[in-house]
Amino acid sequence: MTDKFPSVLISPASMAKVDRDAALSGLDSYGLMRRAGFAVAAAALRHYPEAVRFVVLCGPGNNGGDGFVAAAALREAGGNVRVFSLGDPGQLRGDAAKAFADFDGAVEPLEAYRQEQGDLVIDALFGAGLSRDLPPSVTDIIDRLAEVDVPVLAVDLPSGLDGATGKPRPKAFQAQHTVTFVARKPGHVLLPGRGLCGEVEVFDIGIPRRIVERHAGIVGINDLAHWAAMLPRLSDASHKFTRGHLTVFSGKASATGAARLSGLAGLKAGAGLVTLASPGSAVLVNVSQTTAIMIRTVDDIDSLQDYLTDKRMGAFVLGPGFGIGEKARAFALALAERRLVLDADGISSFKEAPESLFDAFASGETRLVLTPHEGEFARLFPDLAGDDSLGKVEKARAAATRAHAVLVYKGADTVIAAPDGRALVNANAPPWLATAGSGDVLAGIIGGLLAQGTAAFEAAAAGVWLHAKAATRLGPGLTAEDLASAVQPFQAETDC
Ligand SMILES: NC(=O)C1=CN([C@@H]2O[C@H](COP(=O)(O)OP(=O)(O)OC[C@H]3O[C@@H](n4cnc5c(N)ncnc54)[C@H](O)[C@@H]3O)[C@@H](O)[C@H]2O)[C@@H](O)CC1
Ligand SMILES: Nc1ncnc2c1ncn2[C@@H]1O[C@H](COP(=O)(O)OP(=O)(O)O)[C@@H](O)[C@H]1O
Ligand SMILES: [K+]
Repeated sequence: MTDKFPSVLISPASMAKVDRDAALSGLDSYGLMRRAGFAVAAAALRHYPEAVRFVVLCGPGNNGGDGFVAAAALREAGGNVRVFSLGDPGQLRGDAAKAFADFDGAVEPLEAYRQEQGDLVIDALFGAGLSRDLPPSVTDIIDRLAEVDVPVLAVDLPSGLDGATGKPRPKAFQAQHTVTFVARKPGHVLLPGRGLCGEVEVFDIGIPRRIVERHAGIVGINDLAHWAAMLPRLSDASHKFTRGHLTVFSGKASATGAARLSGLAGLKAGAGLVTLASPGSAVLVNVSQTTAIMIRTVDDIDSLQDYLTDKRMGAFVLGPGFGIGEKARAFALALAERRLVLDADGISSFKEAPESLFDAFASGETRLVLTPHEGEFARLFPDLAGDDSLGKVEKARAAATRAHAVLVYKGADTVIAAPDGRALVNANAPPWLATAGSGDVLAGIIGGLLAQGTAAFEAAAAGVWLHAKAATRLGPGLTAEDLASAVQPFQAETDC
C-alpha cells in the first residue's frame, strides 16, 4: 500500500498531535477524513467483493466519521449497506457530524445489529481515541461475532484494542484486515494486538512528512533504517583483531552446548576471534566440539582477572548454560568496564540483588545488554512486569533506564530499548524461532556485533533482526544448531 513511514510507530497521543498540526497548517481536516473513509471502502470492495451486506458499525468520534464516509462510498458503489451507530449520531461533532450529514441512508442503533451470513462488518466504533474499557453493547457484539464466521475489517484499529499498548480493553474485535492511516501504531505490532489486526494496510491520507516526523518520536519498527549505517564495514585493512574479540563463558561439563551456540553465532556475525572461557572440568568437552573457536580455562574470579589484563578482550556473553549463583554475579561485576551481553542464568543470578548489577554499569557509555524473556524480565523487574497499565514498550523503556542497559525484552514481539528512551519493536521473527537454544544464538550475535564496536542499542536491534532473518531463511523445523550456522552479517545488497 502507501506506507510512507515503514520504520515509524506513532502512538495514539502523538497521532492526535499530528492531526492538530495538520489542521493548524491549513489542511482541510474533513478532506483527510474523506480520504480515510474512501480507503476503507476501497479495501472492503477489494477484499470482500462477494459481501452480501456491508455492515458499518459507527462510534461516537472521528473513527465513526470514517465509517460514515465509507458507508456513503459503498452505497454509491452499489453496495447493500447497513449502518449501526453507538449512541445518537445526532450528537456527533466536527468532521464526524459532517460525515453523518453527508450520509443519506438509514442509521439503526448498534444493539439492533444481528449478524447474517454474507456480512462484512466494518468496525468504525473506536480507533485512536479509545480511552476506557468498551461498553457492554460493544463487548456483546464482539462475543457474538467470535462464534460465527463473519469477517471484520477494522478502521484504524480493531475497536477495544489500545493503540499504545497492544492490549484489549478488555476485549477487541478480531479483524481479518485493518486499514490504518499515516503510520502504524504500537498496538498494530505488539501482541496480542498484532494478532487481532489481521493484515494491516497503511494508507497515506496526505499529511505532510514534516508534520509526521515532528511527532514520530523515538519508538519505531525494528528495521535497517535504524541501524544499518552503524554496522561494521570490512575493508582491505581489516584483520581478525580489528574485527574484535568475543569471549563467551561456558557452563560446567554437562552444560556447554549453549555457550558453543553463542560462540558460533558471534563468529558468524563477524567477530574476528571467539574464545570460550571454560571451567577446567569442561575444557575437554569444549575442545572436542570446536574448531575455529578457541578455548581458555577460566575457573574462578582470579583467572578471570588474569584474562582481563588483555584489554583487547572487549566483548563478553555471560549466562547461557552458565548456572545461577554467586559465580555468575562475581563474573558479571568483574566485567563492568567491558561490553557485556547478560543472558539466561546471568540474568536470573541477579534476582535478589538487581541494583548491584545496575549500579556497576551506571556510568559511562551504555555497555550492558540484557536479553530477558518474559520470566527473566519478571525476575529483575517484578514491579514493571506486574504493572498491567504498562505495555511492553513502556516496560522495556523503564527497565532500560533503571538498569542503565539496553533491554532486549524477548518474545514474538521483541522490544529493544535504550536508557535514553529509544525503543524498537521487532516484527520479522517467524514462530519457529521458539525452539530451545535460539536465545543463546541471539546473545552470541549481539556479542559478535559488540565485539566489532557497534554501539549497544544498534548491536542489539540489528542482532534481533539478523536472528529472525536467519530463521526465516531456514524455514520451519530449524534447530538452534542450524540457526547458529545460518547467521550472516547484514548485507545491504541481499537483505534490503
Ligand atoms: N488522526 C488523523 O489525522 C485522522 C484520524 N481519523 C480517525 O479519527 C480517529 C480518532 O478519532 P477520535 O479522536 O475522535 O477517537 P475515536 O473515534 O476513536 O473515539 C473517541 C470518542 O469515543 C469516546 N470513547 C473513548 N473510549 C470510549 C469507551 N470505551 N466507551 C465509550 N466511549 C468512548 C471518547 O470520549 C470520544 O468521544 C482515528 O482512529 C481515525 O479513524 C481519520 O478521520 C483520518 C484523519
Ligand atoms: N512465537 C515466537 N515467534 C517469534 N519469535 C519467538 C517466538 N517465541 C520465541 N521467539 C524468539 O526465540 C528466542 C527464544 O529465546 P529464549 O526464550 O531465551 O529461549 P532459549 O533459552 O531456549 O534459547 C527469542 O529470541 C525470542 O524472541
Ligand atoms: K475501529
